[in-house]
Amino acid sequence: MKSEIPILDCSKISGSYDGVSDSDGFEEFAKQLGDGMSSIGFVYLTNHGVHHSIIDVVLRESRNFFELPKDVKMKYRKPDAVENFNGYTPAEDEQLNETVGTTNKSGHDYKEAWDSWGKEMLSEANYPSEVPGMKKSVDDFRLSLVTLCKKLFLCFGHYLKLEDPEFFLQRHRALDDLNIKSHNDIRTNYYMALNSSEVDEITEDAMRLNEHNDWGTVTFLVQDSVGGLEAKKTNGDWIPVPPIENSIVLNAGLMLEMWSGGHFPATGHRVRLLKSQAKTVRQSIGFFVQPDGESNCIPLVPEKKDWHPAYPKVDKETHFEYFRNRVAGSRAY
Ligand SMILES: O=C(O)CCC(=O)C(=O)O
Ligand SMILES: [Fe+2]
Repeated sequence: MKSEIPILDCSKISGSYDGVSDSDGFEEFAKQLGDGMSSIGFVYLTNHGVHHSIIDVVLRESRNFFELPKDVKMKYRKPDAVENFNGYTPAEDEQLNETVGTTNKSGHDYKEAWDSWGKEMLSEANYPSEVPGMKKSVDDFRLSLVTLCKKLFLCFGHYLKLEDPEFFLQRHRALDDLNIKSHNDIRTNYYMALNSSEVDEITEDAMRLNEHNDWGTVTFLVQDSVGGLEAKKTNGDWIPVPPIENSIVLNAGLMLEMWSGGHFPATGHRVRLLKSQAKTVRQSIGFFVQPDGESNCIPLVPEKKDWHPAYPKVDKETHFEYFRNRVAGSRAY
């Protein structure tokens, strides 16, 4: 399906990490990436270096978890989502409808999730013993994105003409060392299939996941072939973000919007629940790249004219405190 979201070929920056900023490919790619992030806040990445088998396996392993009996999954329910983000979120625990409330009748999202979070994701003990391959699949997925993520961060620094083009690298040291405190999160989403009588009741505005912004710096998102993801343009129109084979979606989070003074918007997005798709399970996986702990929430460049930040500017609050308040606000209980 054709999409108005730019498709970027990462092979242009596939050279070695050191010195990549000198190559022609880098300059061209940085411009395309920056323009894409400025206009919609979403781009597709192709030739991203994550082998399709890594994606297949992480989707399969997380599905193995979600298909376990409910009482088994509930053993892994997040104990306290504000202090510990690792583990299972049943559908009834979350409502990401912070911006506009197109709530389902039930008031929560039609999905379950598993989060592998911060340094917790390093320990086998924090994964379900019933799915022995899950930790490795999550590790492989994360590790295969780290180098690309760092190159993209260098591109952002160049595009925004930062005094220190490595600013983003320095605020994301946890990419290389998860022992550095951060909220980096790999979230696997499982949108359950509905039965026939539930499908009959679906209304036009039903959502699998309500409208929200992501909270970190960037999100790498892999979706299966079902579809339903949409992004909100600045004029308020919704555009589809259909699955494109072998691509990964990149979108800006609130922290990138803040640091870029509104030039890279944390575009609102949602997943629609269409009658035609509702009987099919949908899966997606996000790598939510978050700043290291004590980063401040202050723009680095002159703010974009008419910018209305979704993220309150707070020079005293660090991203950590902000994140904790946000998580607390998204809980359904
Ligand atoms: O499932 C999707 O395609 C989107 C998921 C998402 O936006 C999220 O988990 O924040
Ligand atoms: Fe999201």
